[in-house]
Amino acid sequence: MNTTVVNKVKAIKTLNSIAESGLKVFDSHYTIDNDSENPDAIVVRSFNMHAMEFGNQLKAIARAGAGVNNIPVDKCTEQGIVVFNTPGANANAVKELVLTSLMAASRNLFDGVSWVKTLEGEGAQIPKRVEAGKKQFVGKEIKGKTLGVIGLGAIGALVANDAIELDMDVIGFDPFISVDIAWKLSRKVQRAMTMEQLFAESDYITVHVPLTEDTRGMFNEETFSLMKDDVYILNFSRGELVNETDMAAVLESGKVGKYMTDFPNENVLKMKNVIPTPHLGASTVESEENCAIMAARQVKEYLETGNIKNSVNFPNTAIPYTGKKRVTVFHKNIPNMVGKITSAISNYHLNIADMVNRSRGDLAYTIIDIDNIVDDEITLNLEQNINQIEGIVTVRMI
Ligand SMILES: NC(=O)c1ccc[n+]([C@@H]2O[C@H](COP(=O)([O-])OP(=O)(O)OC[C@H]3O[C@@H](n4cnc5c(N)ncnc54)[C@H](O)[C@@H]3O)[C@@H](O)[C@H]2O)c1
Ligand SMILES: O=C(O)CC[C@@H](O)C(=O)O
Repeated sequence: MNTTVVNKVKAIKTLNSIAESGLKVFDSHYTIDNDSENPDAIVVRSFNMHAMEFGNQLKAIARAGAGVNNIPVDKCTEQGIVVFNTPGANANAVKELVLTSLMAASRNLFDGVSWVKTLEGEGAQIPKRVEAGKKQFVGKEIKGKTLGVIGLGAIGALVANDAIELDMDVIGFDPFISVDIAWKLSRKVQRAMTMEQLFAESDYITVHVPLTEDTRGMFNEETFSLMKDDVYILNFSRGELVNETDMAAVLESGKVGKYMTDFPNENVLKMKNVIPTPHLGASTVESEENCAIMAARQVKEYLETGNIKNSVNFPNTAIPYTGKKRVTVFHKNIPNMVGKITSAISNYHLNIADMVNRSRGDLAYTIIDIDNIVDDEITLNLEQNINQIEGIVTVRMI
């Protein structure tokens, strides 16, 4: 059971380096306390939170980024902790790195640069050695080649559209594409009806899906066998999308020509023709600021008003905050919960000014604004009464 302490300074804990401009969103009503054992909210990037226990004051976790596989979302849902992410805030940064890698790999840029550096000390011989040696690094142009994009979300759609501008043929696969993205996608992007079709037609494949139990290991011996010989694969999503043993084998045989991954580990670094980057996709000044500001604003809004925007585990729910007493309740999505909550309120002869109820799966969230001045004693009693209703997960009085 969560008990609300009204008007205390709220503690925000960060688990990774978060851009200063984001932390500045938290004004004097907040303290950034990275040693806090029981913060009101956590802001995180890639820190693995699966082994963490959460204090009873924790109300929100904000992922300054897209992927939430480092957060135990189901456990948070059971405990009424809202998990936010920042959709699209780092998409441009990732898109630029994907296209940079695509072109650099096609032109053997990484190997060429490394080789030139070995010539240091050869003095006047260097230009001659360069001209003689460059034939090792002859590349291929991307113009007219087919790029397969798996996952047409914030990143995949940007990559697909810009690859069209680079004169590539683009084929996309996303059975869950959103209407918003479908409107933004170039008409020249062809739709693959199956992933098998995309595998069969692509010279380059880039993957932009979240890591879930459905997508884990989607690149494996069986799917590699459906691809063209010498296909280049770009993985700026998550390492676990790829079966590493199978990838090592197809790189060795030459079935896959190159593998660009943002997720190096010991196995990856042993692979032939791998181009590993140090999880750099979102590492630009602009992207880090976008993500941090968006994450911080969403947390602040939730802590101060109970309104939810961009949560991955609770429904988006918002009504304008008037500053009067607000009751927010997470509860089971079963009949008559709203009736029981509103009758607990009417027992105190309080009038309801506005309310909203949204559900997602087994849980629902209700915000109720009360049209009266409510003193601290009634606030605490009402909170306790609502908490005692069967099926309540958490209650906050704001
Ligand atoms: N390298 C980095 O630094 C970096 C940065 C940002 C995001 N990422 C990774 O990239 C992923 C995608 O980010 P985004 O912002 O584009 O997310 P997004 O949610 O906007 O897009 C994901 C898309 O994948 C689609 N999808 C889901 N399952 C699918 C499947 N089985 N087959 C085809 N499509 C499927 C969804 O419908 C959605 O359109 C993130 O989940 C994260 O893991 C990495
Ligand atoms: O925080 C980062 O640098 C990486 C973020 C990225 O993996 C994401 O999923 O948004």
